[in-house]
Amino acid sequence: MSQGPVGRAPFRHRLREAVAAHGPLCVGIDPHPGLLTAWGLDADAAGVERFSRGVVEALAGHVALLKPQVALYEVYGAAGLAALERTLADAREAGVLTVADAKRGDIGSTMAGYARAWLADDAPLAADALTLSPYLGVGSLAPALDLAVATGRGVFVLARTSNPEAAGVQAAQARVAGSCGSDTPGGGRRMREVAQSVIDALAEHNAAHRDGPGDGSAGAVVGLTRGTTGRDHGLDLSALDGPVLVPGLGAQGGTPADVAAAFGATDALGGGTGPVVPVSAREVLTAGPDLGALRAAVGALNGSLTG
Ligand SMILES: O=c1ccn([C@@H]2O[C@H](COP(=O)(O)O)[C@@H](O)[C@H]2O)c(=O)[nH]1
Repeated sequence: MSQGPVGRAPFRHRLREAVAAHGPLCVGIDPHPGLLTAWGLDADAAGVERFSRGVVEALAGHVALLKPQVALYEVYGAAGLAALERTLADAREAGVLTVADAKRGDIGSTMAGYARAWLADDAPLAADALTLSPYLGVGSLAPALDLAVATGRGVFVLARTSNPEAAGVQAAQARVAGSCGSDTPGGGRRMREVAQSVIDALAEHNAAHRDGPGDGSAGAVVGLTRGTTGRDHGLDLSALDGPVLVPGLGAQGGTPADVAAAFGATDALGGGTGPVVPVSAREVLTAGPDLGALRAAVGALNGSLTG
């Protein structure tokens, strides 16, 4: 595996290796109050910390990717963020990859702050990857995309989310410029779904960094459960050449069969796109608080995603 300038292989390469070792599942660390209670913990920052660090302890070496949901730590203010900081540090030390699900997106100058907060080597909250919202334009995310390239990290940009309300914006047809605002065939203005225009902009970014330290650093979020006509996401992902995060498994109704129907084999979308990493949080976390039981549930779910 090639090393980037910071002595770290590109995030997509590290994710591929982790998926090959443990299976494609990403476990969401979502410390909802009901789950904390079910685990015999108080719904406070201390409970969130015990829950989250327990998940890391149970699953490090058994899962490819962990995805803490930042909102559920922010609920408890500074103490919640301190719990998240320690959870990310545990994961780093245990060698399990993380994606901070913060869904950040702002004008470029502010975006630089968000990028440093989550993707800089010396950031207290540094994760291996970060989720981003492109509502201010994919181009506004450049500080995070650039820092991910520079530090061997990754981003997952919301393209087609799993919630039913998403279609109004994401499925709208728009004449959208490419990430460079050009009228060229690569980034040209043509009618396409907003979600597809996000994918196309990420593909452009990945093409510019192919085989370099930022190889495949721009990933997409393509949810599993949106729509009423089956699970087909309807997007052309073949040129993305980056990883795909697929939330919606379990509590939102998605099944391993839906993953297979929508994405085929989880690393076979053509053009190098992948790996495809389905996410389950609430459902799989109900297997705790027994850490062995949680590990077994994750193993079984990984088995049904690959079997
Ligand atoms: O389109 C999206 C983007 C992100 N999410 C997040 O994933 C988890 C899913 O949790 P479950 O308990 O498995 O439903 C959660 O943190 C969401 O904010 C998503 O669901 N859909």
